[in-house]
Amino acid sequence: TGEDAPLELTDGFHLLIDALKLNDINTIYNVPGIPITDLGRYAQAQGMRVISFRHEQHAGYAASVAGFLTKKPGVCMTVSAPGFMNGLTALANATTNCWPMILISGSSEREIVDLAQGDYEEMDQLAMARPFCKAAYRLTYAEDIGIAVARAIRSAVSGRPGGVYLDIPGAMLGQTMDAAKGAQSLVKVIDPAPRQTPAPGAIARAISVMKEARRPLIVIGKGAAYDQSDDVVRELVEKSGYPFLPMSMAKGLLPDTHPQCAAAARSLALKDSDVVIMLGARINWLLSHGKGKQWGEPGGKKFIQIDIDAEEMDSNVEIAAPLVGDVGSCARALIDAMENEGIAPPEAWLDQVHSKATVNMEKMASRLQNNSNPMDYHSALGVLKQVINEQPDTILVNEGANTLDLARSIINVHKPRHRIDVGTWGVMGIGMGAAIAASIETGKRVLAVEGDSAFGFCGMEVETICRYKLPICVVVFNNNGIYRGDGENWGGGDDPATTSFVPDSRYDMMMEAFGGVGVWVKTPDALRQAVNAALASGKPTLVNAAIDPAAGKESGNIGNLNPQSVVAQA
Ligand SMILES: Nc1ncnc2c1ncn2[C@@H]1O[C@H](COP(=O)(O)OP(=O)(O)O)[C@@H](O)[C@H]1O
Ligand SMILES: Cc1ncc(Cc2csc(CCOP(=O)(O)OP(=O)(O)O)c2C)c(N)n1
Ligand SMILES: [Mg+2]
Repeated sequence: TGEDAPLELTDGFHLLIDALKLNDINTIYNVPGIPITDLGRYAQAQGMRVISFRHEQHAGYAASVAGFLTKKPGVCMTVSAPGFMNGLTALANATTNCWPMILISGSSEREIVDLAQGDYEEMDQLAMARPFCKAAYRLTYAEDIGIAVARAIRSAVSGRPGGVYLDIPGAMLGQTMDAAKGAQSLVKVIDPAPRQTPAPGAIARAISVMKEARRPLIVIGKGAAYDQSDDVVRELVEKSGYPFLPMSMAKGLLPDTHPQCAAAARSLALKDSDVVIMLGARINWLLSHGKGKQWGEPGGKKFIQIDIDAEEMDSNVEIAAPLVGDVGSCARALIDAMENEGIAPPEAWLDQVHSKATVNMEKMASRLQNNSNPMDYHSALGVLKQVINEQPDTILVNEGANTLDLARSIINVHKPRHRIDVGTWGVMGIGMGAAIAASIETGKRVLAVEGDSAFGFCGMEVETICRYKLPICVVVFNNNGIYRGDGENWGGGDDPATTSFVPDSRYDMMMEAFGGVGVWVKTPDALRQAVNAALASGKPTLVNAAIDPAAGKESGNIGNLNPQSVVAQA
C-alpha cells in the first residue's frame, strides 16, 4: 500500500474470534448482553455457530459436554458478574468431570473494580473463578489475545482436562491495532494434549500384579471415554479376557451387551474380584471410595490405576501399580507386555460373572414387560431400552434420581460417548445443555430422559431447542415430584409436600408453546409411538410420560447418603 493508504485495523472483537477459529473452535455457547453482545454478532458474521441460551448455566453445561465429546475446549461466553456466576457452576462442574471448557466472560475495568467504585455488574471475576477451575487468565491488551487463547486452550486440554476462565474487560474488545500485526500475534496451539506414555517399570509392576490375579476386573471410566482410544480399550478388554464394569459415561466403549460386561453382576464383580484395573476412572463416592462391604474383605484387593493425573493415585485406597499416562498409551503398553508375559484369561471367573449377569438380566427383563397404567419406571424404561437398541446411534442424555439410576442400568448403550448424564457431582439440570451440545457437535438424534424435577432446572431451554430446530426428543418422567409424587407435608398444613409438584403438569405444552411437538402419554405403547415418531421426524419433541407417583425411592439408589435425625423420630 502507498504512503497515504489508510492503515488496515483490527480490534479485540475480531482478534478473539480469529484466535478461536485459528484453533479450530467454531462454536460458542452463550447468553448475549453487555459487553459481549456484539462479540456474538461478529462471531456469527465470521461463520462461527453462536448458540444463544436462556440461562448461562445451560450454555456452560453445553460447552462442557462439547469438550467431553470433541476433546477441544467447549466455549461458553457470558456477560459480567451475574452472567459469569451463572456460568461458573458449569465451569466448576466441567473441572470436576475433567472436561475441557473455557468460560469467557465480559468484565468491568480493573481500575473501577480494584477501587470498588460500583460499576455496572462489577465483580472481581478473575479472583472468584480461580478456586473453581484449572487456570484463570485476564486480558488487558488486544495484542495479547493470541497468546491468551493459546494458554487457555492448552490449560483446558493438557494433562487432566478441566475448566479454564478467560476474563475480557469490555474496553479491551474495542482496542484497535494494525491488522497485519494482529494476525501475527495469533497463536495456533501445537500439540496441546500430548500423549503421555507410562514408564516401562510401571508397566512391569502392573504385569506382576496381573500375574497374581485369579478374579480380575477392569473398571472403565469417563476418562477412557474422553480419551477416544476406543479400539485399544476394546483390545485390552478382549485380549485380557477380564470382565469389565463401565461407569455411566463409559458405557458403550464396549457395548453393554458384550459377553465380558459385568454391569448386571456389579455386586459380585466388586466384592469377589482380587485385582481391579481402574481405567480412566476415579475411586470416589461412586465406588464407595474403594471401601466397605461392597468391596468384600478389607485388604482383599490390589488396584492397578491408569490415569493421566499422577496425583489421583492413592486418593482413596493404596494403588499397588500406578500407571501414569493417557488411557490409549497405557492400554497399548499393557497389551504388548501381556502378550510377552503370556497373561492367561480368567475363564472360570469370567464364566461366573457372565452367568450371574445373565440371571440378573433375565430377572430384570420380566419387570420391563409390564403394560401398567400409569407406567412405572421399569415399564417406561423397557420401552426406551428397546428404542435405543433399535436406534443405537441416538445419543442418550439422562438425569433425575430414580429416572437416572434405573435408566443407567436398564438402557443399554452400544457406542462410545452416547450416554451423557449428571457426572461426578450428580448435578441436576445438565440435561438440556447436554442435549443441545450433543446435537450441535454430532448432528445425531438425541433422546433426553429427564426426571420432572431435573427437567425443571433447565426446562426453559426447550425454546432454544425449538429456535435452532434441533432433533431432540425430551422424555419427562412425570411422577409429580422429586423422587416420588406422593410426599406429605410433615407439618400437616395446607402447603404441598416439599418434594411435590403440581400433579399431572403439562410439560408437553411448554414445547408446543415454542412450536415443537408436545405429547402426553400414559402407557408404554403410547410412549413408544411418540418417541419413535420424534426420532423419525427429527422435530423438537417433548413427551410427558405419566409415571406412578408411588413408584420411586427417595434419592433413588443413593438414599443412604441422606443424614437422619434421631431426635425427630423420638
Ligand atoms: N485421556 C485420559 N487418559 C487417562 N486418564 C484420563 C484422561 N482424561 C481424563 N482422565 C482421568 O480419568 C479420570 C476420570 O474419572 P471419573 O471422572 O471419576 O470417571 P467415572 O466417573 O466415569 O468413574 C480422572 O481421574 C482423570 O484424571
Ligand atoms: C443442582 C442440584 N440441585 C439439587 C440436587 C438434589 C437432587 C438430586 S436428584 C433430584 C431430582 C430428583 O427428582 P426427579 O423428578 O428429577 O427424578 P425422580 O427420582 O424420577 O422423581 C434433586 C433435586 C442436585 N443433585 N443438583
Ligand atoms: Mg420426579
